[in-house]
Parts: sequence; structure tokens; C-alpha cells
Amino acid sequence: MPSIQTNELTKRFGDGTVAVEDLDLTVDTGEIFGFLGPNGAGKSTTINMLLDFIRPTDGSAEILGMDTQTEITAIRERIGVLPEGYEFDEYLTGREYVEWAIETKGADDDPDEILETVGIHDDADRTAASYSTGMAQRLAFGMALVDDPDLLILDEPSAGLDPNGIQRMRSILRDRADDGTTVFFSSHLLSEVEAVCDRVGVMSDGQLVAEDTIEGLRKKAGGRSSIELECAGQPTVDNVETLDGVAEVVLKETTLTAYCTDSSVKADVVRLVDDQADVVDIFVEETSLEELFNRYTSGGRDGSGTDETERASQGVSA
Ligand SMILES: Nc1ncnc2c1ncn2[C@@H]1O[C@H](COP(=O)(O)OP(=O)(O)OP(=O)(O)O)[C@@H](O)[C@H]1O
Repeated sequence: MPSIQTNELTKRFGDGTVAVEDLDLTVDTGEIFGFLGPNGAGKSTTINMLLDFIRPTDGSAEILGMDTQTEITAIRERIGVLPEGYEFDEYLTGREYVEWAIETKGADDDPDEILETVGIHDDADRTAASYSTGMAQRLAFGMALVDDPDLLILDEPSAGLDPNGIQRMRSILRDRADDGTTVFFSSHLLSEVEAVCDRVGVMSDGQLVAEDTIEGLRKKAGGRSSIELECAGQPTVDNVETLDGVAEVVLKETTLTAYCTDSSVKADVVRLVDDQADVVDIFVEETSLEELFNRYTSGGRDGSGTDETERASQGVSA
């Protein structure tokens, strides 16, 4: 049984915005799943529907085999949640918030251990409202960890965290996953999910445009690289274009750039161009996962991809 399953999940807001459209998503038990997408892609709306904070216009979702609209109370007992933009009031300290989370869940966690785990033990007796953004995020994360949930749903968990905090969060997520917890977290940073996730789903404009393992994404990205050659003389594109493994050649004055689908063809490109125009400098760029992510999402909800990503997108079917 998957930990999360959505079936044509759709949210249309009153102003006509289709935030999520026909989303079919499966998160398997025990995996760390990264839910990726640029700002406005529909990640939070999806999470809010999963948690029954908002109701879908169409479709349905199940968490741990239970319907999110009719069985949310039972679901909540078994999941840990880090919502977006958690705010703390001035009456309770960090420790009291953790104690409250433990009590609410009827759990028997040691508050000190949780506070220590997320790195705010020294500030535990200060009012949580006085915490910095990163400290508040650590506290909210700690509260999500209470009662060793079967599933963690985290909306942008590294928001506001410093590099140490991000490192600590990643290692906690890995530890929890090793112990059998399923982790589902959203991020707009590929580097973020790349470091910890088994699988990712990429959202763009409310739709799931890719769902794969990091390795699968890497394979898709790995086939393409570019080589830019600065020449002393004037190169021509003709011979280079016909090489097997060269997809496209662009010539700007004395700089020739070859986009290659086969990485090994680069040496032939250099030899060929050097023979006719004396290569004086070489720049090689391998397609990164980041670039692949940009292609899938056209650089953002407004579609304002760079020239680079727009050109690159011609070679990708999402
Ligand atoms: N209550 C609402 N009313 C109208 N539109 C909304 C509402 N909430 C979200 N939206 C719109 O739905 C779309 C998806 O928003 P959502 O917050 O789900 O994106 P996101 O991927 O979580 O973005 P971010 O990374 O910026 O948090 C956006 O166009 C947003 O403006």
C-alpha cells in the first residue's frame, strides 16, 4: 500500500486559478520523496489538500490507505506535519510547544531529546515567538517528529535554515527513513532534494511533469552536453553538424558551440574545428540536473526561462 496516493486531484480557486490539475501521484512506503517545483507550481496547494486544510475541486487522495476527506483525524494520528509558514504565539516557550505536541498526540517522547535533535535545546526556555526564522523552523520540525510518525509531510522544510540546519535536517530525515518512516517534502530547490531523495515529482503550472528516481533524471540529463570552442580563425559549422552525436551547432563570430547527445563526440569536434580554425580555448558544460529541472518547469510559473533553458527545452519531452 502506498503512503500517499492521489487520483486526479484538482484544485480550482474561486478566481479561476487552477493550482493543481489531475494530479496522479504515488509515494511508496519507506521512500524519501521530493516534491519539486518553482514558486506557484502547486506544491503547497497539494499538501494542503492532502492534509484536508483545503478541499479539492475534483479527485481524491489517500494517506496510509485512508481517505483524506473522511478519515483525516485517524490520518493525523499517524503523520508528522511541517506546514508552510508556521507561526508561534508569545505565550509558550519552545519546550512548551514540544510538550504540547507530545501531549496532543498522546506520545511519550522526551522533549529534551527532540529539542536536542533539532538543535534548539539551549533556547528551549525562551518564548517561541522570539525565535529567529530558522529556530522557529527547527521547532516546527521537531514537533513534526513527535511520536515517530509513519509519514512525514514537510512543506519547504529547509526554508530559513542555515547550512548547519539544512545538514542536520537532512541527516534526521535519512535516519527516520532508515527506521521505516516515509518522507514527503516539497522544495523549489533541486539541490535540496537531490541530496536526500529516492524519488522526485516535478510540478509545473499545477501539473506533474516528471516523476522519477534521481538516477532516472540524471540519465535523462546526462545525454546532453555542450562544448564551446574559441578559435583564432573562422570555423565553419558544416563538418561538425554532420558528426554522429552532435545535435546542434551554433556559430557566433569565431566561437563555435556544439550541443552533443553523445558526450564522447566532443574530442572529434575539437579535432575537426582545430584543423580548420585553430582552437585557442575550450569550455565544456555537462547538463546538470538543475538545468533539466529548469527545462521541465520552463524556469518558473511565468515561463520566464532563460534563453539557455528555452533553447535547451527543444530537446526534451516532459
Ligand atoms: N487561496 C488561493 N486563492 C487563489 N489562488 C491561490 C490560492 N492559494 C494558492 N493560489 C494560487 O495557486 C497557485 C499554486 O500555489 P501554491 O502555493 O500551491 O504553489 P507552490 O508550488 O507551493 O509555490 P511556493 O514554492 O511559492 O510556495 C499559485 O498561482 C497561487 O497564486
